[in-house]
Amino acid sequence: MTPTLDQIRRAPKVLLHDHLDGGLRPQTIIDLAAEVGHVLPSVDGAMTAESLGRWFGEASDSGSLERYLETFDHTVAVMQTVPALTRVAREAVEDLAADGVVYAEIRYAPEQHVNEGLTLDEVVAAVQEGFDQGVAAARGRIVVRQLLTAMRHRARSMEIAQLSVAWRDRGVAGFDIAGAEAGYPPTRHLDAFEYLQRENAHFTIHAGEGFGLPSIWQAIQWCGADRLGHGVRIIDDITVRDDGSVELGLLAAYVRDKRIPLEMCPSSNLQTGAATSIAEHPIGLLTRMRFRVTVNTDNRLMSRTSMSHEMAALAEAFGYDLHDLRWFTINAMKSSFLPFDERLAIIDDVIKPGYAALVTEAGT
Ligand SMILES: O=c1[nH]cnc2c1ncn2[C@H]1C[C@H](O)[C@@H](CO)O1
Ligand SMILES: [Zn+2]
Repeated sequence: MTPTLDQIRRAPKVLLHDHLDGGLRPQTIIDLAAEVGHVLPSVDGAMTAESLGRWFGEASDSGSLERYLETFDHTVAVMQTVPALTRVAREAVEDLAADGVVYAEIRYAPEQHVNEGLTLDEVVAAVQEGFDQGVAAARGRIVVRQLLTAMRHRARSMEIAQLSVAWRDRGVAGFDIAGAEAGYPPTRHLDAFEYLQRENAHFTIHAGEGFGLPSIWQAIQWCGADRLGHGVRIIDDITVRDDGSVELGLLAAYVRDKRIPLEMCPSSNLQTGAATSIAEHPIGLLTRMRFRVTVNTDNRLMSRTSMSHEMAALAEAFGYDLHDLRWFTINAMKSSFLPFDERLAIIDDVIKPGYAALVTEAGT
C-alpha cells in the first residue's frame, strides 16, 4: 500500500544531500535582509514569507542549473555574520527534525560566507554552534554533520579540503564540490581530492546533473569520489531494449558493482532540467536495477520540498511502500560519512524499529 503523508512524516529518514544556503525559512531571509540592508527581489504583491517562498520556487524553475544557482545570491547575502549563520543552521536542524529526519549531512560553501570579514574557521564554528543548538532543541532525535563544499568555478578547493580535515572531529564529516558543472570538470580540483585521500577523508562530488557521463567518470575514476551528488545522468550509460531487458555500459556497471551511492534529488532535477517528471525520473529504473539509490532534498527552499515530500512524490509515482522507503533510508545511512559503528547503531536502534512500528500499525 502507498503510505500516507502522515506515515511518511513519522518514518525515520536520512538526508545526505541538503544545502544550508538552499534551505532557509523565507521569513528568516526577510528578517536577516532587513538587518543587513540586503535588497530582496521584488515579488508579486506584498513581501511576505509566502510570496518570497513562491518567488524562490518560480525563479528556480527555469530548466537551467545556471539560472537556478542565481537565486542563491539572496540567501548567501544574508548569511555573512556569526548570528545569521548560527540562526540559519539551528533552524535547518529544527525543520529537519520536525520532518522526521534522524540523520542529516548538511553542506554549504564556507568561502561564500566571508564577504563581511569572517574567517573560514569562524564560519564553520558559527554553523556548528547552530547545529548544536538545533540538536539540543530536538532532544537528540537527530544527528547532524557538516559537509564543506568548495565552489567548482573558484580556486579555493585545497583550502576548503584542509578546513574539512581540520574540523573532522568537531562536526565536519566530509567535503564536496558544487556550482555550475558544464565547463568546470572535477579534475580541476584533483589536488584537493588527492590530499583528502591521503588524509583518509571522505568526499562526494556533484556530478552528472548539469553535465553527463564524462563528469561522473572523472568524479569516480580520476578523483575517487565516495558518493555522487545527483549522478542522475548515469542513465545515459544504460540501455532499455524493446523487450524490457536492460544493458549497463561499463561505467554504469562499475557504479552499481562498487555500490557507489547516488544522492538523488528528484524535485531539484525537474527544476534544472536534469529530468522531465517524477514519474519519468531515472530513480525508478535505478532503484529497480538495485543501484545504491538514496533520496534527498538538495534545496528545500528553491524546490519548496522536504524529505517527506520527496518520498511521498516517489511513493505516488512508483507505488513505493514502507519497505521501499526503508530500503532508501538504510541505503542512505550505510552511505553516510559517519564511522561504521555509528551508522550501524542508527540503523539498528532507530531506523529498523521505526519502520517496524509503522508496518505493524499499518498491518502490512
Ligand atoms: O544542485 C546543485 N548543483 C550544483 N550546485 C548547487 C546545487 N544546489 C546548490 N548548489 C550550490 C549553490 C550553493 O551556494 C552552493 C553551496 O551550498 O552549492
Ligand atoms: Zn546539491
